[in-house]
Amino acid sequence: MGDSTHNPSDTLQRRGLMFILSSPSGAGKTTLSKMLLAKDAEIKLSVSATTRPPRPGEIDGVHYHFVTPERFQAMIDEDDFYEWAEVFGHRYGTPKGMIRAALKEGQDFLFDIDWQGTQQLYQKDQQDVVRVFILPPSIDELHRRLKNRATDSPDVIAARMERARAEISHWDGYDYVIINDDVNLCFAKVCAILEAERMKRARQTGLIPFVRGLMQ
Ligand SMILES: Nc1nc2c(ncn2[C@@H]2O[C@H](COP(=O)(O)OP(=O)(O)O)[C@@H](O)[C@H]2O)c(=O)[nH]1
Ligand SMILES: Nc1ncnc2c1ncn2[C@@H]1O[C@H](COP(=O)(O)OP(=O)(O)O)[C@@H](O)[C@H]1O
Repeated sequence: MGDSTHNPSDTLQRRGLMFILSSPSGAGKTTLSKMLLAKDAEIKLSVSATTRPPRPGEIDGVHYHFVTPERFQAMIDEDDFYEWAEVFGHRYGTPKGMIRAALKEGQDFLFDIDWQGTQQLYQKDQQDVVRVFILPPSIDELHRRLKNRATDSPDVIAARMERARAEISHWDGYDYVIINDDVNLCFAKVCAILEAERMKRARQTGLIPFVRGLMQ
């Protein structure tokens, strides 16, 4: 009798997903990340540490942990990072502290990291990593978005544009590639991928006992 009322989520034993969104700067991954975190209470942001200075509106501990280069180096020396990389002349890294235990307990995490970090996480854990790459509809539109965002100086924008083609060349190392033209359409695709990947994993954990229960 007990098994006939069994809810698959009761026995969900899977580890958390590492859901990665990468893109060239300005293509929209921060926008999509915010939309996802607002909509889906089941996923948390992995807050990176960075030596880059905060942009207006960015809050320490929420968007990034803003640290000095010395502190970042100390974190490397203490083996505090899952992965780290140098991007646009600054260092960025995923601290282990917050996420390691939570992942084991099934908490899903969203990672806004570049292709180098993606490769490092994927090498460590192919089972739980889902890699999504966001493309802009065109290079001109990417430039427009960086200018309209108005968070970076012309020099910084120029450096990011110069790097854009190199960043895009890594698209093939991702499981899914989405063009962010209409943001709502793009977001719907991100959500669909996340849901499908969760279902795939639930099949291997909570669903099997549930189906067995139905067949008894
Ligand atoms: N490898 C790695 N890359 C990161 C991390 N945090 C952020 N990044 C990447 O660093 C790049 C620059 O990020 P940011 O300065 O916020 O600029 P944005 O891409 O214009 O939003 C982006 O490609 C981010 O995805 C991290 O912890 N590890
Ligand atoms: N689909 C879209 N259409 C038009 N503007 C967009 C779209 N997606 C994002 N933007 C805007 O483009 C700028 C860059 O987006 P952002 O999310 O900061 O990119 P990234 O985090 O990849 O650098 C922001 O001003 C954002 O509001």
